[in-house]
Amino acid sequence: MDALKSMLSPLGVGSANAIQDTLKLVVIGGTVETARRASAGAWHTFLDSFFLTAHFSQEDYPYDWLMHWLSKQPAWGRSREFEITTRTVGRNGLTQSTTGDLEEEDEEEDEDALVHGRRKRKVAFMPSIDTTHTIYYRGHWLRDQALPGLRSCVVARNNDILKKLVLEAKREYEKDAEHRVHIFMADTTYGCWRWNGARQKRPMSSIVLQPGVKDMLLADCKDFLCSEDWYAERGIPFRRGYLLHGVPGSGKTSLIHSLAGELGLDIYVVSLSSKGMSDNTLTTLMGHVPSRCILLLEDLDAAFTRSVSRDASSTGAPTASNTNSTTTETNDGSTLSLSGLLNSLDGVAAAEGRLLFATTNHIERLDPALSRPGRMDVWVNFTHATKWQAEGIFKCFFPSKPAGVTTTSPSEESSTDVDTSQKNLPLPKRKAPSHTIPVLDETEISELAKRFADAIPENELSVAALQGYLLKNKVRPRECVDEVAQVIEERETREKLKKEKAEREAKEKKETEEKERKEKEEKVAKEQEEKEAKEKTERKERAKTKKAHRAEAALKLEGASSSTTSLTTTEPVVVLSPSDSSSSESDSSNGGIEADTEESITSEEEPDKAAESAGSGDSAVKDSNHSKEKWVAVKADSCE
Ligand SMILES: Nc1ncnc2c1ncn2[C@@H]1O[C@H](COP(=O)(O)OP(=O)(O)OP(=O)(O)O)[C@@H](O)[C@H]1O
Repeated sequence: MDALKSMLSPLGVGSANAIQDTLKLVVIGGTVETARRASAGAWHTFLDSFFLTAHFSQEDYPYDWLMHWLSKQPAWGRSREFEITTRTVGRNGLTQSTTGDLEEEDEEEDEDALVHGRRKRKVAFMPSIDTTHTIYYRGHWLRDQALPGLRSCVVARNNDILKKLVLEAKREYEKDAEHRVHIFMADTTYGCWRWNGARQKRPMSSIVLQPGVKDMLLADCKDFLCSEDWYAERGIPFRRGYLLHGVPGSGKTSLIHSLAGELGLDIYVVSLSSKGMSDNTLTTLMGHVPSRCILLLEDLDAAFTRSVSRDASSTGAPTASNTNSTTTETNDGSTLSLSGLLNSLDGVAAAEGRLLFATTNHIERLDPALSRPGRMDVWVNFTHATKWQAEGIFKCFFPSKPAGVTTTSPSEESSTDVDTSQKNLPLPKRKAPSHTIPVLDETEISELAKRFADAIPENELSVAALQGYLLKNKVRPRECVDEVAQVIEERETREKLKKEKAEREAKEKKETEEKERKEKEEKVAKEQEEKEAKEKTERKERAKTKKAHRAEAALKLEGASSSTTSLTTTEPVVVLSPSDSSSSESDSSNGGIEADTEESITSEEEPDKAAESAGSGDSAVKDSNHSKEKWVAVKADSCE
């Protein structure tokens, strides 16, 4: 200190004291901060020796279970920091109702009540992300923090309590999910699966197919799911594919939904024609499918079509561009190739244990490689409604009671016997609808169903169309049957008229086209004729002109010869022989002859020059000059 004082003495006593005080403060502050950090570290080490910390990733199932479990804990309801939402908790955040639900005291729970035609929404108080909640669980204090993900700390010596917590959360989650099918959609941007919601299970009895089809499919799926060892022993990849093909609205998608519910599996849906889908993305997605699930490829025939219309010609069928591994990028950035799809289905990276379901309306357009056994093991054809299906769907629609029981509505009925045709339907959780559906007895319903089926033409209407008709008449089963024949007749008449109109229009179009074609042909023929006539006239004109020129030339020649003869001899003038004439005539068409004649014959002294001016290629002129030479020679002879 003395040394410090002596060092600071030149600055003066006041300044030296101030610096001294500052330095003291720095030293004290540093010591306090170090002590604080050391004690905090020691405290954390102490706590860590008692606390267990578990991390739950948002991408994994335990996160869902824990979030679902936490959402039911009163502590979450007592949270002092909220997010107010109408959503509920699930894989992507919030999906279930919470203890903090905002409801009026006397308001009955009625999720599906409608207000002005819209579903009433429940407002939920959800603890916001990042807040920490302390929950007392089985004699232990739990501290949960919802991050992106979840972190749970519990005061415990070993992790038994955490195991119990996770198992309990799982049980509760599965109990809640019992009546629901979870749907996951492929996210092509990040190459991962996104939870898309949970749908109410659809009872198998609500799907009406030809006898035996549903049972066969259900038995096959069940058999597959419990034969993992069998597949492993034989070295067969543990995968099974089902191809559901046929007309639209025949129940393909509904059957898959129903099977998922029956087997307790989630559905993973891939839309192959979605934006950004590529071979790599699809392979990644297929690799991340859980082992027990239904993988659904909808509208397989549209896999390589980017158009909205499913009737577009481009399909999964082999084409020059998609059979090979080279891919073409389309406008929406999709670069999926057929070989990429095939690889993702059963390549080395493909997941095992999944049930692959593919649907298509155009099986004929599929590449044989896509639908071969091993990829698609079971094929089911879906046709238009048969009479049997019409009868079945009618029975599904209208509840019945055993003969002799006099209930009038489903609510009353539920207190008595359960209708056998509806025994698989989910128990009515909701309030009875405001409109009353008359409950007829079994015999009457069977009779009505039979009449209904009789009126329906076999294999002409889709089941969806029948369902649409029944929906319109859901409270009038008797009238619905009475009117069906008339409706069908009207429909047929409408269709007939439509067909006739289409035919008429097609015929008219054809006739117009034919007429136009004829007119065009006639016009072309006329033009041709006119052209030919014109050419003929021109030819004639030309011939005439040439003839005139030749005549003129002959005259001149004659004149010249007569004058020469008069000067020399009385010998007859050499006249162009018929052969000369004919040759010159035949040459007349040669052209270029007109120019020579005059000059060539005007001067005896310049026969060569005349021949030159007539053009070297003209033999006729040469002949004529030759005859002139002869003539000049004759003349000379005679002069001699
Ligand atoms: N066989 C069936 N049994 C019961 N309901 C059916 C049947 N077929 C169709 N439906 C009803 O028709 C509607 C359409 O059915 P769904 O979507 O399953 O048909 P789809 O064959 O998958 O049609 P698309 O090929 O156009 O996708 C659904 O509401 C469903 O209830």
